Amino acid sequence: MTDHTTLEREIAAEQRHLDRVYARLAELRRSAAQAEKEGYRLARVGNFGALVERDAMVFHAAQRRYVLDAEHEGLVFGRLDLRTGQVLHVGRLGVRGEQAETLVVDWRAPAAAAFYQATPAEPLGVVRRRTIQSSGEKVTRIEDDLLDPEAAPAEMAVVGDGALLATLSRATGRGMRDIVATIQREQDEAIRSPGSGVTIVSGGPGTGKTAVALHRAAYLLYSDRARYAGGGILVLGPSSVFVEYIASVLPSLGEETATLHSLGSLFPGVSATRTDPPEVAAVKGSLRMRRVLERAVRDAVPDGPDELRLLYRGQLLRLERRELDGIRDRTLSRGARRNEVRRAAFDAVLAALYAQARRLAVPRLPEQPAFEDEIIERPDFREFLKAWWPRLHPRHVLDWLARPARLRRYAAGVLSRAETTLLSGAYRTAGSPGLTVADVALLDELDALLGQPVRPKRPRRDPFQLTGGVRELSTFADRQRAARAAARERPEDYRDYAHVVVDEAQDVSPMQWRMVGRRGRLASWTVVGDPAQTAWTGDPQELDRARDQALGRRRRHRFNLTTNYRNSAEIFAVAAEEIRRVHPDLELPVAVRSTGVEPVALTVPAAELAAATVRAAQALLGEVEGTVGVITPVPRRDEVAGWLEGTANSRLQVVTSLQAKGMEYDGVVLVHPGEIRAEPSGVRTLYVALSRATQRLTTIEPTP
Ligand SMILES: Nc1ncnc2c1ncn2[C@@H]1O[C@H](COP(=O)(O)OP(=O)(O)OP(=O)(O)O)[C@@H](O)[C@H]1O
Repeated sequence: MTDHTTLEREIAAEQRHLDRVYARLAELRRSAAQAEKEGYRLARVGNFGALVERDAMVFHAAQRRYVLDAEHEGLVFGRLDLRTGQVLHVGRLGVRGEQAETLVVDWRAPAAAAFYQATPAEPLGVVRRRTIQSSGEKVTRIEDDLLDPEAAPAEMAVVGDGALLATLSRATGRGMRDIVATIQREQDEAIRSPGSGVTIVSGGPGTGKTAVALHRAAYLLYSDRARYAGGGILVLGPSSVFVEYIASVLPSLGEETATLHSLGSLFPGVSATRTDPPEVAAVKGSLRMRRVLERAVRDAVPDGPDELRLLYRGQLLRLERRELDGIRDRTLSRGARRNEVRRAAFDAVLAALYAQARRLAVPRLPEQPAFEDEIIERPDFREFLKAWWPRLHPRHVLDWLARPARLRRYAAGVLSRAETTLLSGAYRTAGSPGLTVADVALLDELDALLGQPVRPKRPRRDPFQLTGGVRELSTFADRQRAARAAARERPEDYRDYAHVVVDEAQDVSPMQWRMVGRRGRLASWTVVGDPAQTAWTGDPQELDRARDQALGRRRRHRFNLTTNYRNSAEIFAVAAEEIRRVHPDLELPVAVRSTGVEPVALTVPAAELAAATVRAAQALLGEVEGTVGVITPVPRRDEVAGWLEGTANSRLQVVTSLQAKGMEYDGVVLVHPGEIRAEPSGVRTLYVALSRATQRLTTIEPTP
C-alpha cells in the first residue's frame, strides 16, 4: 500500500508538470492565433512574395491550432524515469517549452516506444513507468510499475497497482476506447511494425486487434505523414454498425485523414447492409462467380432487338440475330470491356451493312465513309444501336441474374445445380429489399468487366474564390480545411490508397478480396482477424488464394495477440466452451479480468421469450453504465427489435449475430443461441456473439 502523503506528493508533482504543459499550450494557441492574424495582415502589403509568406504562415498556424484543440483532453498520460536520470512525459502529441526543451513526447515517437515495450525482464533503460490519469486539466490518479528496482534511487516512490486493470473495468460507453495510455508490449510491436509490406495481426476475441489496427493508422500517419496523408488510408470493417462504432476512435487519435468503409459501401453510390444466409453468401463470395459474371457481360441485352432492318435507297439491309451475335462475340474477344468498345461494335455493324449493300449492288452506293456518315445520322439506326449495345451499369447486369434461364446458362458447368437454384431463389426474391453486402463485390467485379462508360467531364472547381469582387487566392488555411474535407470525401471510386487496413479479415470472402485488392494496388496493408470467428462456409483454400492475390507478393510481418482485454474471465469461459466444440485444440487468449459475476443462462417457454428478453435488457441497463447489446439470429432481428420498442434507450442496440462482429457492449442479451448454433458455421458465429460483453451476459433460450 502506498501511504497517503506519498501518493498526494506524487500526484502534486505530476500536477505541477501538467500545469506547465497546459500553460505552454495556451501560449502556443495564442501565438498560433496571432500568426494567423499576422498572416492576414501581410496580405495587405499586396506584393506576391508577401502573399506566399502569408499563405504559409496561416497554414501552419491553423494546422497547429487545430491539433492543439483536438488533443486537449488526457494530453499527458505517461512518464518514464530512465536509468540516466532523465524524465520523459509521454502524451498524445509532442510539446516543447520556450527553450525548446521537451515537455511531452508524442506517443508515436521512437523515444516513447519504451513506455509500451519495457518489461521487468527487459526494462530498456526504464527504471519506473508511470501511467497518469486526468480529468480535464486535473491529475486524478497515478499508477507505477517499477521495472528496474536495482537502478531505483532510494527516494523513488512507487504508487498504485494495475493501471491496465483499472482502465479495463471502466464501462465503455458507446464508442470504442482509445487505448494510447495502456497499449501493451505485444500490441505495440504490431502498431509500430514497418509501414511497408503486409502486417498481419491475429488473436482471439477482445485481444485488441481493432484497437491495434486503428492506432497503427495513427502511427503510420505520424511516421510518414506525406506518404500516408497524401495517398490516404482506407480502413475497412465488416458492417456499417461496426464502422460507426470505430469511427469514434480515429478522431480521438488525432487523425482525420483515414477513410472508413464497410464492405457494403465500397462500391460508389451503394450502401448495402442486408446480409445473405451463409449458404447464399458462400456462393456469391466464391471466385467461381467471376466466370458466371464474365458470361453475363458477354450476353445479349434482355429484350433487346433481334435483328437490324434498314431501308436504304429502296433496298432492305438486314442483319440477323446470328450476325449481330457474331459481331458482339468478335468485339468482346480478348478481354475487351463492353462499355469501352461500343465504338468498335458500331463500326463493325456499319462495315457489315456496307458489305451487304455492295453484295446487293445497291444503286449509286457511295464510298464506305460517306455511306457510314449517312447511316449514322439516321434516327432509326441510332435507336437500334442504343437498344442493342447500351451503356451498361453493373446493376443492370446483376439484375439479369434474377432471370432463371439466363442464370442457368451463365452458371452451367461452374456452379452446381443446387447452388444455381439457391442463387436464383435469392435474386428472385431480392427485388424489393435491395442489394446485400455480398452483391456489392459482384457489382465491383462487373464494373471491372464492363469498363467505364465515357462520362462527360465534370466542371473543375474554381481554385480562386471571389471576395468583394476581387479574385483572390484562397488561403492555405482554407485549403487545409478543404484538404481535410477532401480526405474524407475522396472521389467515391478512389483506388490509390497508400495503406489499407482490413479489420475482421476472416469474414472477407474471395470476391470481396478482389474488390478490396483493387483499392490497394499501390498500398501497404494491415490485415487483422481471427480465423476462429469466421462465418465463411465456402472453400477455405479459395479464400486463402484470393487474399494472397489481393495482398500481392509484399513481405508479410506476422503478430499474434494473446490477452483478452474485453471479456471478464467468467464471460469468456462461456464463449471458450462454445468454440471448443469445433476447435478442441485452439489456442485461446487469456481473459485477465474477473468480475465475480457469472453469466446467466435462461430457458423460458416460447410464449414468454419476448417478455423475458425485455426484462433481461432492462435489468442489464440498470446494472451497467454503458451500452447493452441484444444479439439475435439474422432472421429475427426486426421481431426482437419490435419487442424492445417500449424500452427505447440510447444505450440499447439490437443487432444480428453477423452485425455483432467486432462490436463491444457492457451487457449482452443473447436471444435464441441454439438457433444461431444450428446455422452453417453457427458455432463460430455464436462464439463471436458470446464474446461481445465486457461485464454482463444473459442468454435466453426458448424451451424446445
Ligand atoms: N492495451 C489495452 N488497454 C486497455 N484496453 C484495451 C487494450 N487493448 C484492448 N483494449 C480494449 O479491449 C477491447 C477489445 O479490443 P478490440 O475490439 O480491439 O479487440 P478485437 O481483437 O478486435 O476483438 P474481436 O476479435 O472480438 O472483435 C476494447 O474495448 C479495447 O479498447
